[in-house]
Amino acid sequence: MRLLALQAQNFRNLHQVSLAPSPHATIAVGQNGQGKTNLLEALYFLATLKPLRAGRLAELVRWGTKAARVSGRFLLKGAEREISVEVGGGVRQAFVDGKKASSLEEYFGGVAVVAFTPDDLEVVKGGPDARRTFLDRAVFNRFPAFLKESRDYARALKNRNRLLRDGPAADPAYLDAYDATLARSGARVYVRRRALMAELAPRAQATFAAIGRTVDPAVYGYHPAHLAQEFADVDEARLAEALLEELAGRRRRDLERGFTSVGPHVDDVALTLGGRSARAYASQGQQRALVLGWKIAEIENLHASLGFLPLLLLDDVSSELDPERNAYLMGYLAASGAQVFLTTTDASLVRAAAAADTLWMDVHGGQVAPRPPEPSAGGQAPLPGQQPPAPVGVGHLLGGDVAEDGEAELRPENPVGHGEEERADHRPHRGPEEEGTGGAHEQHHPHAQGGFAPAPGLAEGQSHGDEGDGEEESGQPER
Ligand SMILES: Nc1ncnc2c1ncn2[C@@H]1O[C@H](COP(=O)(O)OP(=O)(O)OP(=O)(O)O)[C@@H](O)[C@H]1O
Repeated sequence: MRLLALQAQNFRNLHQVSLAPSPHATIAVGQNGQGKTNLLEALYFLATLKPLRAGRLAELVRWGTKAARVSGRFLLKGAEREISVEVGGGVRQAFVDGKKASSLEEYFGGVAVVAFTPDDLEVVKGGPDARRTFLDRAVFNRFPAFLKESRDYARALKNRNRLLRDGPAADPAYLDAYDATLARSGARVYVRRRALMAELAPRAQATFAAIGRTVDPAVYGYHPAHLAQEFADVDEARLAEALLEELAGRRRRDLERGFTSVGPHVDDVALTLGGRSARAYASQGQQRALVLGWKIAEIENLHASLGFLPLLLLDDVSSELDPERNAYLMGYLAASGAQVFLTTTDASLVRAAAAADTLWMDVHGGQVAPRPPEPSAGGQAPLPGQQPPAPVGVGHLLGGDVAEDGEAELRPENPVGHGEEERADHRPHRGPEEEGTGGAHEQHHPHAQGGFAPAPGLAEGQSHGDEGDGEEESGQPER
């Protein structure tokens, strides 16, 4: 998968942006508040139909205008296709090759993206809510059906809580029925999270060992809250029974309080260092290393399961990491061959991820313009256990084709071939049957399995209430 071209119109403060990204690193440099994150958000929104930050779709539309539009031309399994999304009047509409998309499968068709933001770096010391969201984004990326499954759970939870608020007047027969639905859907959420953690935790722990600067091993764990340890490994049906029993046992208390006190919506990700709570005892640097380990593990895990690297979006993460860990991350990106978008206020922090084919851009006041490349990083010491960063070259000046309307079409001067094809030589090839032909990733994409009414077109917004405007119900994971 590779993004060949990106266009955004009236998206937040971006009036008109048109660029041809590098097959590898594309770097946006600018002062605070200029529109760098908006650029990444446009791309994230295009690739997921979910806002990266916004609570409401209307926030995405440039002030004083009626609609925002983002479109991208992708190379997917050897074929080019263009997807676009428009937001206006609180409604979003999705298009494939200029026509309204008839389904999510058709729209996504193999696009995968992983975003990494400074908010992620705060997740260890944040509350369980933030960690659940963080975990569930990774679960969605890995198991697309989770989008629908988690919404089923959120709906069941909302229904039960509504009934609980009736207190003693609540009909026990209805509560029995809601408990059964909640237990079933809760067990599904739990097993999805557990499966993701089983894949991801060993990778994250190994990465942390290389960057943690401590002999204490990190452990990334997940266990259903309020259930005995013995339920950690039982099958889904048994887990549903255990949840049902727990719900019954807590019913009186839940009725008094008016909310459900057990289930995946109260679970947490347990992060420990040397057996102690990372939240309570790890240094800030160690906490960030735990998150970095997770993110790299997530990318690697998707690579292994999809057969190709997802598109990576890193929003000014470098300024939040210490120099050595930043060097590790930049070295990883350069060596991975991934197509990555980076934003930064300080170009020197990310130059180790750059190469001759890097597209450098200046972002100022919502305008995006070509920027001379940074000189080669050189001499950045890798951490012990770190793979050496890929060789970095001196970038070339951009070719900035100024279109008739005065907007620059940005592209790297010497794009180097097609990232996917090149990378195929350097990594284990999974074979066409694993990479999928016309559907493997469609089945994989989080949005590919429900939640949207496809007709007319792929419109969504006010009419879909809880999920159309980017606001999520409590307990409902979001990407
Ligand atoms: N809907 C909108 N219409 C117009 N401008 C908007 C809209 N939403 C946000 N902005 C503006 O976008 C700017 C913020 O852009 P962005 O978040 O991309 O900054 P940034 O360059 O990433 O900065 P930082 O480095 O501080 O994160 C602010 O000036 C804000 O007022």
